[in-house]
Amino acid sequence: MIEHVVKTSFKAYPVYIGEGVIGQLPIFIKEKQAGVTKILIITDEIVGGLYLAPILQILSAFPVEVVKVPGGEKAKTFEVYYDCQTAALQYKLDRKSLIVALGGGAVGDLSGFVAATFMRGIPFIQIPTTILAHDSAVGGKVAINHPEGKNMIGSFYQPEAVIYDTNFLKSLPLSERRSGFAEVIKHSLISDVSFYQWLKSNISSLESIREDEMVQFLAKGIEIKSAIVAEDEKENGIRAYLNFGHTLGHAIEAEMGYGKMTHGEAVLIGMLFALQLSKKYAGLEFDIETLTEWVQQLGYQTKMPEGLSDEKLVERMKGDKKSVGQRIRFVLLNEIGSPELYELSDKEILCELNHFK
Ligand SMILES: NC(=O)c1ccc[n+]([C@@H]2O[C@H](COP(=O)([O-])OP(=O)(O)OC[C@H]3O[C@@H](n4cnc5c(N)ncnc54)[C@H](O)[C@@H]3O)[C@@H](O)[C@H]2O)c1
Ligand SMILES: O=C(O)C(=O)C[C@@H](O)[C@H](O)[C@H](O)COP(=O)(O)O
Ligand SMILES: [Zn+2]
Repeated sequence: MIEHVVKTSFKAYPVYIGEGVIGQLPIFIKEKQAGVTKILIITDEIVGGLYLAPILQILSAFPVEVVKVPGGEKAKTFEVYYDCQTAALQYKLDRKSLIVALGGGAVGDLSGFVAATFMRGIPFIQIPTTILAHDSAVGGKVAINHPEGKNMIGSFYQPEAVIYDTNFLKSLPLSERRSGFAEVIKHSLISDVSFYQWLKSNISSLESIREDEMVQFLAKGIEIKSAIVAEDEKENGIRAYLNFGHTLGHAIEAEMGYGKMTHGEAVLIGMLFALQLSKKYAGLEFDIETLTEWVQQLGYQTKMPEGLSDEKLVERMKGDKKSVGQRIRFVLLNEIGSPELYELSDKEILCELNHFK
């Protein structure tokens, strides 16, 4: 088992990673949440169907209630958020109660936001079940979507612990492995060229990742992310680098309709676009072609999805959280591992989108 500690100015919490670490859950609750009055597990239909029974077994010493929400982006809506709050009230949760998020990033983002706002904030624990959630479960960004934009209604709210049992990843469909691995690639590109090269040399298929390799890259991604979060929890500066690929990625997700393309696949396209911009505006010297061939071999789509209007994408990007006064800011790379924020005009972006086809 790997134990990593995430430190922010007000809080430090453990991330346990490895096969079988779910056993830490009751131990952690007994030790750190003594006197817990109720545990509310929020999970989705698929993950609940697969893993709820063993978790209930593990938690049999505690009073537990469960809310099942729809899978994927359908969970990150006002309606589902409202239903979770209603359930929390009807189950009589109080400030000594605990929310447990069992699922991928969608369940984690929703549950964290429910926890952050129920009675102005009660503790929560993340039990991630996707590769992507090495990113989403760590760092405390919790949110739901608005039709106008991704994660627009949310908070920064750190969990008490992240318990990342890699046994849960074995049932992940290939498309979800692909989605999650895009954020691993992101972590390498923004911070560590040798990690990027290691990934490229060792991961040639997402179907057959060795357990030791999986643990290695998940832990490395978490280490990279938590170092950034430790320095800038609320995104006043360098945390924006974790948004590499997301300016266009989020615009694609919103424009297509949430859930039509997975988050990671949209971010992957966004990263390829940001790399193209980096060559033109940030002096990056990098062989995008070799990266493109590698990710195509892993099954990623590398072109813009058909039928999206460049003008509408630019409008979406103006509303991105990194924008200031409707001026769009991209995370670009001066070198691999060296990100910086750049403001670009609508005209410059439209021109590059045109070349990106
Ligand atoms: N908070 C953050 O810092 C952060 C970071 C990255 C992404 N996100 C958000 O995370 C969300 C995406 O999360 P995600 O990709 O982890 O997935 P998800 O929660 O959207 O789940 C995707 C699908 O996989 C299924 N699934 C989950 N775990 C499974 C398992 N072990 N076996 C079989 N099926 C399983 C789910 O039921 C769902 O159908 C997006 O909304 C994105 O915006 C947040
Ligand atoms: O943790 C962060 O900071 C990130 O930007 C991680 C991203 O991978 C993640 O998708 C995040 O939810 C995007 O944040 P947002 O502020 O653009 O909604
Ligand atoms: Zn992301």
